[in-house]
Amino acid sequence: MAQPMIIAVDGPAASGKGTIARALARHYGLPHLDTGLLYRAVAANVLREELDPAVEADAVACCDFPDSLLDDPGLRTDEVGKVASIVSAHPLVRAALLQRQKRFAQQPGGAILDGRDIGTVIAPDANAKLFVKATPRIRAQRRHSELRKAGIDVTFDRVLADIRARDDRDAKRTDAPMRQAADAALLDTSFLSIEAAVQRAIALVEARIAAKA
Ligand SMILES: Nc1ncnc2c1ncn2[C@@H]1O[C@H](COP(=O)(O)OP(=O)(O)OP(=O)(O)O)[C@@H](O)[C@H]1O
Ligand SMILES: Nc1ccn([C@@H]2O[C@H](COP(=O)(O)O)[C@@H](O)[C@H]2O)c(=O)n1
Repeated sequence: MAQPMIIAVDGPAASGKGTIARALARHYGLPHLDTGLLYRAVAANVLREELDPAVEADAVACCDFPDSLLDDPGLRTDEVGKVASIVSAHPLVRAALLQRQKRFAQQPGGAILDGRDIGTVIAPDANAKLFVKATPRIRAQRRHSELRKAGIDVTFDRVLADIRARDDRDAKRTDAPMRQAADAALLDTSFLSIEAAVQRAIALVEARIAAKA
Protein backbone atom coordinates (compact mmCIF):
# COMPACT_ATOMS: atom_id res chain seq x y z
CA MET A 1 0.00 0.00 0.00
CA ALA A 2 1.51 3.34 -1.06
CA GLN A 3 0.17 5.60 1.72
CA PRO A 4 -1.35 5.01 5.14
CA MET A 5 -5.07 4.72 4.66
CA ILE A 6 -7.82 5.56 7.15
CA ILE A 7 -11.25 4.06 6.48
CA ALA A 8 -14.30 5.22 8.44
CA VAL A 9 -17.32 2.92 8.61
CA ASP A 10 -20.49 4.21 10.32
CA GLY A 11 -24.08 3.08 10.55
CA PRO A 12 -26.86 1.95 12.89
CA ALA A 13 -26.98 -1.21 15.02
CA ALA A 14 -26.85 -4.51 13.12
CA SER A 15 -26.50 -2.81 9.73
CA GLY A 16 -23.45 -5.00 9.09
CA LYS A 17 -20.81 -2.29 9.56
CA GLY A 18 -18.68 -4.42 11.90
CA THR A 19 -18.73 -7.37 9.49
CA ILE A 20 -17.72 -5.04 6.65
CA ALA A 21 -15.04 -3.22 8.69
CA ARG A 22 -13.44 -6.53 9.73
CA ALA A 23 -13.45 -7.76 6.11
CA LEU A 24 -11.92 -4.48 4.90
CA ALA A 25 -9.25 -4.77 7.61
CA ARG A 26 -8.35 -8.25 6.34
CA HIS A 27 -8.44 -7.11 2.71
CA TYR A 28 -6.16 -4.10 3.24
CA GLY A 29 -4.09 -5.56 6.10
CA LEU A 30 -5.05 -2.72 8.44
CA PRO A 31 -5.73 -2.69 12.21
CA HIS A 32 -9.41 -2.37 13.10
CA LEU A 33 -11.17 -0.78 16.07
CA ASP A 34 -14.85 -1.45 16.83
CA THR A 35 -15.49 1.82 18.70
CA GLY A 36 -18.84 0.57 20.00
CA LEU A 37 -16.82 -1.64 22.33
CA LEU A 38 -15.46 1.46 24.11
CA TYR A 39 -18.98 2.64 24.97
CA ARG A 40 -19.90 -0.94 25.86
CA ALA A 41 -16.92 -1.09 28.25
CA VAL A 42 -18.16 2.07 30.00
CA ALA A 43 -21.65 0.55 30.15
CA ALA A 44 -20.35 -2.73 31.60
CA ASN A 45 -18.46 -0.80 34.30
CA VAL A 46 -21.59 1.23 35.14
CA LEU A 47 -23.63 -1.99 35.45
CA ARG A 48 -20.97 -3.72 37.56
CA GLU A 49 -20.69 -0.73 39.94
CA GLU A 50 -24.51 -0.46 40.06
CA LEU A 51 -24.37 3.19 38.97
CA ASP A 52 -26.99 5.13 36.99
CA PRO A 53 -26.15 5.32 33.23
CA ALA A 54 -28.39 8.39 32.87
CA VAL A 55 -26.23 10.34 35.35
CA GLU A 56 -23.28 11.81 33.46
CA ALA A 57 -20.89 11.85 36.47
CA ASP A 58 -21.58 8.15 37.14
CA ALA A 59 -20.78 7.25 33.53
CA VAL A 60 -17.68 9.46 33.40
CA ALA A 61 -16.32 7.69 36.50
CA CYS A 62 -16.35 4.47 34.42
CA CYS A 63 -14.36 5.68 31.39
CA ASP A 64 -10.92 4.58 32.57
CA PHE A 65 -10.33 0.94 31.58
CA PRO A 66 -7.55 -1.16 30.02
CA ASP A 67 -7.68 -2.24 26.35
CA SER A 68 -7.90 -5.85 27.56
CA LEU A 69 -11.50 -5.20 28.69
CA LEU A 70 -12.48 -4.83 25.01
CA ASP A 71 -11.87 -8.57 24.52
CA ASP A 72 -14.48 -9.48 27.16
CA PRO A 73 -17.36 -11.36 25.42
CA GLY A 74 -19.65 -10.01 28.16
CA LEU A 75 -19.56 -6.62 26.39
CA ARG A 76 -21.55 -8.02 23.47
CA THR A 77 -24.86 -8.63 25.27
CA ASP A 78 -27.98 -6.69 24.32
CA GLU A 79 -28.32 -5.25 27.82
CA VAL A 80 -24.80 -3.78 27.64
CA GLY A 81 -25.57 -2.41 24.14
CA LYS A 82 -28.69 -0.67 25.43
CA VAL A 83 -26.82 0.91 28.37
CA ALA A 84 -23.98 1.86 25.98
CA SER A 85 -26.40 3.94 23.94
CA ILE A 86 -27.46 5.76 27.14
CA VAL A 87 -23.92 6.53 28.39
CA SER A 88 -22.76 7.49 24.87
CA ALA A 89 -25.15 10.46 24.84
CA HIS A 90 -23.17 12.22 27.61
CA PRO A 91 -20.73 14.78 26.13
CA LEU A 92 -18.16 14.16 28.91
CA VAL A 93 -18.16 10.42 28.18
CA ARG A 94 -17.56 11.10 24.49
CA ALA A 95 -14.78 13.55 25.41
CA ALA A 96 -13.14 10.96 27.68
CA LEU A 97 -13.02 8.40 24.83
CA LEU A 98 -12.11 10.82 22.02
CA GLN A 99 -8.30 10.81 22.10
CA ARG A 100 -8.10 7.02 22.38
CA GLN A 101 -10.02 6.72 19.09
CA LYS A 102 -8.11 9.54 17.34
CA ARG A 103 -4.79 7.94 18.34
CA PHE A 104 -5.92 4.64 16.86
CA ALA A 105 -7.04 6.35 13.63
CA GLN A 106 -3.79 8.26 13.26
CA GLN A 107 -1.32 5.40 13.79
CA PRO A 108 1.39 5.46 11.12
CA GLY A 109 0.27 2.45 9.08
CA GLY A 110 -3.37 3.51 8.75
CA ALA A 111 -6.51 2.05 10.36
CA ILE A 112 -10.15 1.11 10.00
CA LEU A 113 -12.67 2.20 12.64
CA ASP A 114 -16.38 1.51 12.80
CA GLY A 115 -18.99 3.28 14.88
CA ARG A 116 -21.46 6.14 14.68
CA ASP A 117 -19.28 9.29 14.42
CA ILE A 118 -16.07 8.08 12.76
CA GLY A 119 -16.51 9.98 9.49
CA THR A 120 -17.91 13.09 11.18
CA VAL A 121 -15.85 13.48 14.40
CA ILE A 122 -13.09 10.90 14.93
CA ALA A 123 -11.56 10.84 11.45
CA PRO A 124 -13.13 13.65 9.39
CA ASP A 125 -10.14 13.45 6.99
CA ALA A 126 -10.43 9.69 6.40
CA ASN A 127 -9.41 8.57 2.91
CA ALA A 128 -12.66 6.66 2.48
CA LYS A 129 -15.94 6.79 4.41
CA LEU A 130 -18.86 4.38 4.27
CA PHE A 131 -22.27 4.74 5.87
CA VAL A 132 -23.81 1.28 6.10
CA LYS A 133 -27.57 0.97 6.46
CA ALA A 134 -30.38 -1.61 6.28
CA THR A 135 -34.07 -1.41 7.13
CA PRO A 136 -34.95 -1.71 10.84
CA ARG A 137 -36.85 -4.99 10.23
CA ILE A 138 -33.94 -6.60 8.41
CA ARG A 139 -31.50 -5.46 11.09
CA ALA A 140 -33.83 -6.87 13.75
CA GLN A 141 -34.04 -10.21 11.86
CA ARG A 142 -30.24 -10.40 11.77
CA ARG A 143 -29.84 -9.53 15.44
CA HIS A 144 -32.70 -11.87 16.43
CA SER A 145 -31.14 -14.85 14.67
CA GLU A 146 -27.72 -13.97 16.14
CA LEU A 147 -29.23 -13.90 19.67
CA ARG A 148 -31.17 -17.14 19.12
CA LYS A 149 -28.01 -18.87 17.90
CA ALA A 150 -26.29 -17.71 21.10
CA GLY A 151 -29.09 -19.40 23.07
CA ILE A 152 -30.78 -16.13 24.13
CA ASP A 153 -34.56 -16.43 24.18
CA VAL A 154 -36.00 -13.11 22.99
CA THR A 155 -38.93 -12.24 20.72
CA PHE A 156 -38.50 -10.61 17.32
CA ASP A 157 -40.77 -7.74 18.41
CA ARG A 158 -38.58 -7.04 21.45
CA VAL A 159 -35.44 -6.95 19.28
CA LEU A 160 -37.13 -4.64 16.75
CA ALA A 161 -38.30 -2.28 19.53
CA ASP A 162 -34.76 -2.20 21.00
CA ILE A 163 -33.25 -1.42 17.58
CA ARG A 164 -35.71 1.41 16.99
CA ALA A 165 -35.09 2.86 20.48
CA ARG A 166 -31.30 2.68 19.97
CA ASP A 167 -31.54 4.33 16.51
CA ASP A 168 -33.62 7.09 18.03
CA ARG A 169 -31.20 7.78 20.90
CA ASP A 170 -28.10 7.56 18.69
CA ALA A 171 -29.49 9.86 15.97
CA LYS A 172 -31.12 12.43 18.26
CA ARG A 173 -28.39 13.07 20.85
CA THR A 174 -26.90 16.55 20.59
CA ASP A 175 -23.22 15.57 20.80
CA ALA A 176 -21.85 13.62 17.79
CA PRO A 177 -25.17 12.12 16.69
CA MET A 178 -25.14 9.17 14.30
CA ARG A 179 -25.32 10.57 10.77
CA GLN A 180 -23.87 10.03 7.32
CA ALA A 181 -20.89 12.34 6.68
CA ALA A 182 -21.41 14.57 3.64
CA ASP A 183 -18.57 12.78 1.82
CA ALA A 184 -19.47 9.21 2.88
CA ALA A 185 -20.63 6.61 0.36
CA LEU A 186 -23.96 5.01 1.29
CA LEU A 187 -24.08 1.21 1.32
CA ASP A 188 -27.52 -0.34 1.82
CA THR A 189 -27.00 -3.99 2.84
CA SER A 190 -30.73 -4.80 3.21
CA PHE A 191 -30.81 -7.13 0.20
CA LEU A 192 -27.13 -8.04 -0.05
CA SER A 193 -25.48 -11.21 1.23
CA ILE A 194 -22.45 -10.68 3.48
CA GLU A 195 -20.18 -11.58 0.58
CA ALA A 196 -21.91 -9.14 -1.80
CA ALA A 197 -21.89 -6.37 0.82
CA VAL A 198 -18.15 -6.80 1.39
CA GLN A 199 -17.41 -6.77 -2.36
CA ARG A 200 -19.49 -3.61 -2.73
CA ALA A 201 -17.67 -2.00 0.21
CA ILE A 202 -14.27 -2.75 -1.36
CA ALA A 203 -15.46 -1.30 -4.69
CA LEU A 204 -16.69 1.88 -2.94
CA VAL A 205 -13.40 2.31 -1.05
CA GLU A 206 -11.40 1.79 -4.25
CA ALA A 207 -13.58 4.35 -6.08
CA ARG A 208 -13.07 6.93 -3.29
CA ILE A 209 -9.32 6.42 -3.28
CA ALA A 210 -9.09 6.63 -7.07
CA ALA A 211 -11.17 9.83 -7.07
CA LYS A 212 -8.81 11.45 -4.55
CA ALA A 213 -5.56 10.31 -6.25
N1 LIG B 1 -25.36 -8.46 4.45
C1 LIG B 1 -25.72 -9.25 5.46
N2 LIG B 1 -26.65 -10.20 5.28
C2 LIG B 1 -27.04 -11.00 6.29
N3 LIG B 1 -26.56 -10.94 7.56
C3 LIG B 1 -25.63 -10.01 7.80
C4 LIG B 1 -25.17 -9.11 6.79
N4 LIG B 1 -24.24 -8.31 7.34
C5 LIG B 1 -24.15 -8.66 8.64
N5 LIG B 1 -24.97 -9.70 8.91
C6 LIG B 1 -25.16 -10.34 10.22
O1 LIG B 1 -25.94 -9.40 11.00
C7 LIG B 1 -25.48 -9.38 12.33
C8 LIG B 1 -25.05 -7.95 12.68
O2 LIG B 1 -23.91 -7.63 11.91
P1 LIG B 1 -22.74 -6.72 12.49
O3 LIG B 1 -22.37 -7.19 13.86
O4 LIG B 1 -21.69 -6.63 11.45
O5 LIG B 1 -23.51 -5.33 12.61
P2 LIG B 1 -23.07 -3.98 13.28
O6 LIG B 1 -23.62 -2.89 12.44
O7 LIG B 1 -21.59 -3.98 13.50
O8 LIG B 1 -23.84 -4.07 14.68
P3 LIG B 1 -23.55 -3.36 16.09
O9 LIG B 1 -23.44 -1.91 15.88
O10 LIG B 1 -24.74 -3.68 16.91
O11 LIG B 1 -22.27 -3.96 16.61
C9 LIG B 1 -24.36 -10.41 12.42
O12 LIG B 1 -24.93 -11.63 12.88
C10 LIG B 1 -23.88 -10.55 10.98
O13 LIG B 1 -23.33 -11.83 10.71
N1 LIG C 1 -18.65 5.66 17.56
C1 LIG C 1 -19.64 5.19 18.35
C2 LIG C 1 -19.83 3.84 18.57
C3 LIG C 1 -20.85 3.42 19.40
N2 LIG C 1 -21.61 4.35 20.01
C4 LIG C 1 -22.64 3.97 20.98
O1 LIG C 1 -22.40 2.69 21.54
C5 LIG C 1 -23.54 1.84 21.38
C6 LIG C 1 -23.06 0.44 21.15
O2 LIG C 1 -22.40 0.39 19.91
P1 LIG C 1 -22.39 -0.92 18.96
O3 LIG C 1 -21.78 -0.45 17.68
O4 LIG C 1 -21.53 -1.93 19.67
O5 LIG C 1 -23.78 -1.39 18.82
C7 LIG C 1 -24.32 2.46 20.22
O6 LIG C 1 -25.71 2.22 20.28
C8 LIG C 1 -24.03 3.95 20.37
O7 LIG C 1 -24.90 4.54 21.28
C9 LIG C 1 -21.43 5.69 19.76
O8 LIG C 1 -22.15 6.54 20.30
N3 LIG C 1 -20.43 6.09 18.95
